[in-house]
Amino acid sequence: MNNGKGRKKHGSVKRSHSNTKRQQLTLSELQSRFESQNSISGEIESTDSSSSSSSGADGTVLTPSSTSTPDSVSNAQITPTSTATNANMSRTQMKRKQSSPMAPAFMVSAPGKVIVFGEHAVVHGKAAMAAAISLRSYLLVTTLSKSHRTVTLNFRDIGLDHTWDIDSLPWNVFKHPSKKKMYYDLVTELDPDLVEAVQPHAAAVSTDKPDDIRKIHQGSAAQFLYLFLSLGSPESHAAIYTLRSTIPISAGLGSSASVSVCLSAALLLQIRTLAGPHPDQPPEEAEVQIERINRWAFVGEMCIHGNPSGVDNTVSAGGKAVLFRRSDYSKPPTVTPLNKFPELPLLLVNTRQSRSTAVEVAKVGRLRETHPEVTEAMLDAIDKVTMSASEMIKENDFEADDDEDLEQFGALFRINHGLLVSLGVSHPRLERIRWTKLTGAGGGGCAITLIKPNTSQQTLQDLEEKLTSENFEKFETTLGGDGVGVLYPAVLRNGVTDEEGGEEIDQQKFENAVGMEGIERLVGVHASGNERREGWKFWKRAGGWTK
Ligand SMILES: Nc1ncnc2c1ncn2[C@@H]1O[C@H](COP(=O)(O)OP(=O)(O)OP(=O)(O)O)[C@@H](O)[C@H]1O
Ligand SMILES: C[C@@](O)(CCO)CC(=O)[O-]
Repeated sequence: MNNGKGRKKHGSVKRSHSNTKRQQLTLSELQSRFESQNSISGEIESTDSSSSSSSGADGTVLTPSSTSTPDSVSNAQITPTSTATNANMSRTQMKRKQSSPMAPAFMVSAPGKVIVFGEHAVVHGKAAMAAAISLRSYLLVTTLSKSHRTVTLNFRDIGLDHTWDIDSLPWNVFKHPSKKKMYYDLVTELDPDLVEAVQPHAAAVSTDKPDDIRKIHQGSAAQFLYLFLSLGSPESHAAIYTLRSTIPISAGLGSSASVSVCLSAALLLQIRTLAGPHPDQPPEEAEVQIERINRWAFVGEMCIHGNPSGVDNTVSAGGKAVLFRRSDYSKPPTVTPLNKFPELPLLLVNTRQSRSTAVEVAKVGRLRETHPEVTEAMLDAIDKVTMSASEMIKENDFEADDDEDLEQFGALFRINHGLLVSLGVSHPRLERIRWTKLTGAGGGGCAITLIKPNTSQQTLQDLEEKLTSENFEKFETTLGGDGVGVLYPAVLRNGVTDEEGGEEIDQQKFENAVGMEGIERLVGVHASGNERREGWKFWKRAGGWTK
């Protein structure tokens, strides 16, 4: 299929911002909207290719929906983003004869994570302690009108932009009774036949790009298609999935898991299998929904990584901090929320040495094969470190600003890092920062450095200057944030009242937001500082709804 070249913008949606009714729609209404779309059999009329001056790049014509539909969403004019090369569509233009309401655009967001203790060991059944961070991915879902039969993956940060014709996808394989999975199933491994069915469609992506980039794009495409075909149906609506992220890619901060959580949540919302989040939601209901998102996010992670433990997607989906262990891959992991996770004075430093998690995980796998006993002993030692840290913070008198407590915690950092070095997943650049432990898969990526409470401002400043001069990148992030959240519809109120309406998230602005700050400013769940931006709602693990 085409790669969307020559197309300037994706479904640039410009609408009135004053319709309060639209903004007050609940998620269940969103889901009904999707359902009503599903049940409308839009009549499509073929027209001569020269018949309209408002044709899109692919020659398709999309007339605005009727204004008699329930809200202003129906007035949306969506510029076709993609150029379906479906023979029928490329030869003829499609014109909608009857209007059908389109679901409003919505957005989902999921955080990255920091593994405080236990990376790699967690892949082999040991415990890990991890916390969500304030860096996040944002996925904008724009539904196109019935006249479109395409689905577009627009991963702007990595330059991936591809459109598939929905009808050409291998639905017959995925929906075959022997293969079909339900949205609530526990899927713990990829089905090789399904992977094979997706392969030619993923292989059509970015064929003109250099090898390394093409590989990443095709991996993302395979991940998306596997989820889309598992959760969607041949009647799925044409849509554009546009992603931006503030999480550095391949740096150990769970960028891939947060993307996977976003895709899983968006697709489950579209098929009406999630109802929430809302302020009165019982924690048990939220828990079930988080788990549903998490399970499919794990499937997405398997597409990218091969052998993930599931800790990254678990933290990204549920947020806050957890102790995680997966002893048996055919069963769900044990996840213990760490409600008393301390506000550790951490510095998060990126070596800017990017690497692949899959490669680092495979390194440890090989070491375990060649030196099983020694490797197992090291993994066990990491498990003990994690459990000691967990015991420490569970104790009532642990103080994150107490010298002695931090000294002890810091010692555990040092031991854990030493063991990771022995496992062969460090990098010379990671060894240049003192009091530091690598976080995530290692091989470069990020490190966490514990700042001693009595550290002077001058020492901190000197450290920062040293880091900058050696081309390290320093992040400000808060540990223990929210998990997956939804902004429905994709309208930001920015302090204005319901009557005044809000500002629709403009697809182009979102695509073109510059850097982390630009994305945060435009759509970030925290508009400024720690203040939550209006509109974003989060599923909450047991522990209650926080404002
Ligand atoms: N902003 C993004 N846009 C699109 N795809 C992304 C983005 N961020 C991450 N990805 C996907 O995730 C992959 C990186 O995953 P990888 O596991 O190597 O790194 P990570 O998740 O950041 O690190 P770790 O697993 O150690 O926490 C990318 O190759 C891409 O497929
Ligand atoms: C290296 C690893 O332990 C953490 C990556 O963030 C891999 C995993 O748990 O899947």
